[in-house]
Amino acid sequence: MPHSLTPRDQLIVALDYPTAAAALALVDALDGQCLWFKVGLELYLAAGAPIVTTLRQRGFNVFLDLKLHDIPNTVASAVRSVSSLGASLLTLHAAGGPAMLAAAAEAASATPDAPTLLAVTVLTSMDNTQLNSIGVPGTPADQVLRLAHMAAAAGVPNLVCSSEELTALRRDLGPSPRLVVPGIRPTGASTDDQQRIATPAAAIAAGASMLVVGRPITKAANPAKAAEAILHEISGL
Ligand SMILES: O=C(O)c1cc(=O)[nH]c(=O)n1[C@@H]1O[C@H](COP(=O)(O)O)[C@@H](O)[C@H]1O
Repeated sequence: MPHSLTPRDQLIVALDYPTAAAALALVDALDGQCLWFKVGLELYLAAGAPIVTTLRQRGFNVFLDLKLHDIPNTVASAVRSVSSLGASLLTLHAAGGPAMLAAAAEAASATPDAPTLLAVTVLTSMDNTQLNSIGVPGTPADQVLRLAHMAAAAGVPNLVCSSEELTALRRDLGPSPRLVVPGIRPTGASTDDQQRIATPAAAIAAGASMLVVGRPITKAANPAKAAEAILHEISGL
């Protein structure tokens, strides 16, 4: 339920760094303010499983963002392989289709300590033109809604989406799915490569369960202050 979480439960900091040392330096700089960290492809490919176990040993929650997308057997096996690491959340691409999602969900439910699966809908870096150019007609919102219903029917109700789709997703799916939202930019922050963006407050007000924030914190002159400002912005919403 989105509104039963405290701001510190809602902010996930993306550790997009090339080494474990750089990632852990940012973790230290945040000085315990943030409880959740995302390990994505850059860091996982460089530092491997030990970065996940190190973060867990330090008491943090880990979102392992591997965006799995392969044949059902391979994805189900990958879910089993990472389950012992102690991550709480794991991504896979909804575009892998119902058979892939169902195989992953089945593997997760049969594996002790498996993470909660999140189906990535349409990447927040994609706009209408980019989506159409891969052969998908309509708007990102149309496609997010289509994938969300398909993923829920396949047993993966929790999603990664942009803020722009939250109202429609909550209308269709109700309050229970965990909706994790990247593309977060505080007012005045650089957009970078993101296309479908929102401020922290707007995303939470529209129904986000959790926010994923990378560069607005990691590239800030003072990351701890940047994180504190985001926590302040979403507190009391
Ligand atoms: O799955 C994700 O976390 C993800 C999905 C998506 O649609 N868009 C997206 O930006 N992300 C991730 O969220 C983070 C956003 O980083 P910043 O743009 O630096 O805030 C990156 O680590 C992305 O890999």
